[in-house]
Amino acid sequence: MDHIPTIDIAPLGDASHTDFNATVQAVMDACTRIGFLSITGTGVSRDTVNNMRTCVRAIFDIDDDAKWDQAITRENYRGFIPMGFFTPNDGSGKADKYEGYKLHYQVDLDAPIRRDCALYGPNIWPRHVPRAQAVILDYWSKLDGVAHMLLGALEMGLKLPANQLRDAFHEPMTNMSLLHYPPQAPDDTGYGIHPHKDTDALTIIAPDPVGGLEVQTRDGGWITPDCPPDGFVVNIGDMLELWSGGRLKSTPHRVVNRSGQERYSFPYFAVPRHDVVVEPLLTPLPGFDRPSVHCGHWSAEIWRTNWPDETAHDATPELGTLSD
Ligand SMILES: O=C(O)CCC(=O)C(=O)O
Ligand SMILES: [Fe+2]
Repeated sequence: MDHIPTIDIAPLGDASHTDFNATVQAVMDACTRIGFLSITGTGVSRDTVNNMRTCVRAIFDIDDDAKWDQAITRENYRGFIPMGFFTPNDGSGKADKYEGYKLHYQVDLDAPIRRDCALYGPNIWPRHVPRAQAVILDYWSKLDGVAHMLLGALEMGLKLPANQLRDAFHEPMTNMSLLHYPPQAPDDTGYGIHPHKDTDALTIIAPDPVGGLEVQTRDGGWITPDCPPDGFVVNIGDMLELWSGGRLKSTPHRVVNRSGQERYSFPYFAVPRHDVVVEPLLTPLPGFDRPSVHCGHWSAEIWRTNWPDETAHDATPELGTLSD
C-alpha cells in the first residue's frame, strides 16, 4: 500500500549536515511515489500555527451578512468565498461544504509589477479581526521559507541547476485559502472538498487535529496522512509535476469532515511569478505529454472560471482535473 512518510527536514537547512543527502532522497522518494509527505523540523513553532488557527476561526466567526460585503468578486478574487460557492465540474451538482477566505501574495497598489499583471495587488484584510494581517503575513513568510527549502531539495533531487525552481518564485503568485468546514452528518455523501489535484507547484498545510484530509493511493483507495502535531502536510501540485516531466506526482485528495467538529484549514499554495512558463525542465517520462502553462494566464483563467456561468476556453490549461 502507498504510504505518506514523515520526514524531518531540519537537515536541509545545512548542506554540510551528515543527513543532508539522505533527507533530499527521502523527500524525492515521497514526491515521486505518492506526491505527499508530512514534514517536521521546519522551525515554524506550534505557537505560530495555533495563533494562525485561532485567527482563522475568528475570521469566520461573524454573521453571514457581514461576510457578503467582504466577499470575492469577478474582478477581485480576494475575500470571503460563500458556503456552497464551488461545485465540482463533474456534473454531480453537489457543492463543496466549506466557506473560504482568499488571499494572494501581498503587493501595494502602486507596485510596479501591477503594470505587467493586474492580478497582483493588496489583499482585503478582514475588518473584524484587526490582527489578521500581521498574523497571516508572519505565517506566510515562514511558509515561504519552508517552501524555499523544499524547492532547493527538489532541485538537487531532480539534478537541476541550483535555484532553477526557486528563482521562479520572486514576486510569486503564491496564494492562501482560509477554509472553514462545518461538520458533516455521518450519512452525508458529499465532500468538504471534492476529489481534486492541486494546480499550483507545491502546497503546505498545517492539518487540523480533527482530521478529514484523504489522499488517493495508486490502487484507488484513500489514506489519511499521519502528521505529528508540530508538522505540516506537503503535496506536489500540477506545476511541479509538469516541471519535472512527470517524475514528481500531483495526487488527488479530498476532505470529508466527519469529526463532528468545526474544521479549519489554511493551505499555502506556492505559485511562480506571472511571467513564468512552466514546462518540463527534464525529458518527460514516457507517456507524459502536457502543454506548458503560463502562470499569469493560468491564474486569470482560474479567477474567471470560478464563476458558475463562465466556461473554460479550449485554451484553458487542463490543470487540476482528474481526467488527464
Ligand atoms: O483543507 C484541507 O486540508 C485541504 C484543502 C485542499 O485540498 C485545497 O484547498 O486544495
Ligand atoms: Fe487541494
